[in-house]
Amino acid sequence: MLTQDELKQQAAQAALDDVLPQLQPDSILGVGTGSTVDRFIDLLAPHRGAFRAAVSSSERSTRRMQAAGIQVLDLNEVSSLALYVDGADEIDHQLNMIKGGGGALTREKIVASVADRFVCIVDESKLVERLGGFPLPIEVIPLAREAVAREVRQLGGQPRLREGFTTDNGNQILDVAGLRYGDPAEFEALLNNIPGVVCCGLFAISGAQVALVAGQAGVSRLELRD
Ligand SMILES: O=C(CO)[C@H](O)[C@H](O)COP(=O)(O)O
Repeated sequence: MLTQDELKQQAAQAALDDVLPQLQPDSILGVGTGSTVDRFIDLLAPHRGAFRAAVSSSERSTRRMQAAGIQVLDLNEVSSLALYVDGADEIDHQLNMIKGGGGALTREKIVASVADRFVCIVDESKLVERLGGFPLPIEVIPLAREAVAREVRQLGGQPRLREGFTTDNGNQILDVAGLRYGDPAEFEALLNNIPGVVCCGLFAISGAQVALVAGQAGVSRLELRD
């Protein structure tokens, strides 16, 4: 029986196998955040000569990539990204996701939105029939925290401040339990419209195109067809 850590390693290896043949010497790769992505960065590092640079979604991933000798560019220096690789806290079969367990959701969503293709890497515990078991992270401007919490309660959620945590953007996170999403893309847009919300961890409007799901029987590939 493989452990969750071993499954994360397998998902990371599958991402490398998927991405490497697509990289050119001038390619720039978007890189997410989290323990699964840490493994992907470690596997990617020996191949740093096969692509030009990466764009990072967090200070954490930037530090790890730079320590591994991968050049990291600011997103403002880049006009397009062919690929973005990141993990998720939950993913459904339509490749809608909940992200932000590591608190990097805003930069993740921005970098993902620039990329042509989002490759999501998860162990099988993250694959769900319906999103909502994992509390939804919402990044908020600190002075709007209580105002956003009131709005979220109106939507049926139970918000909880992530104590002692500040995002890379200097904001706070509300982790919201109890939400029912119905149409995830509609719900994402609804949350985005609450003043003071910087970003919510629902990735439906900017969901993944491919998911590599590592399980006891191997890695399965879920892909959206156009
Ligand atoms: O959204 C994220 C960080 O903001 C991560 O992708 C998510 O939390 C999954 O992390 P891990 O690979 O450590 O399970």
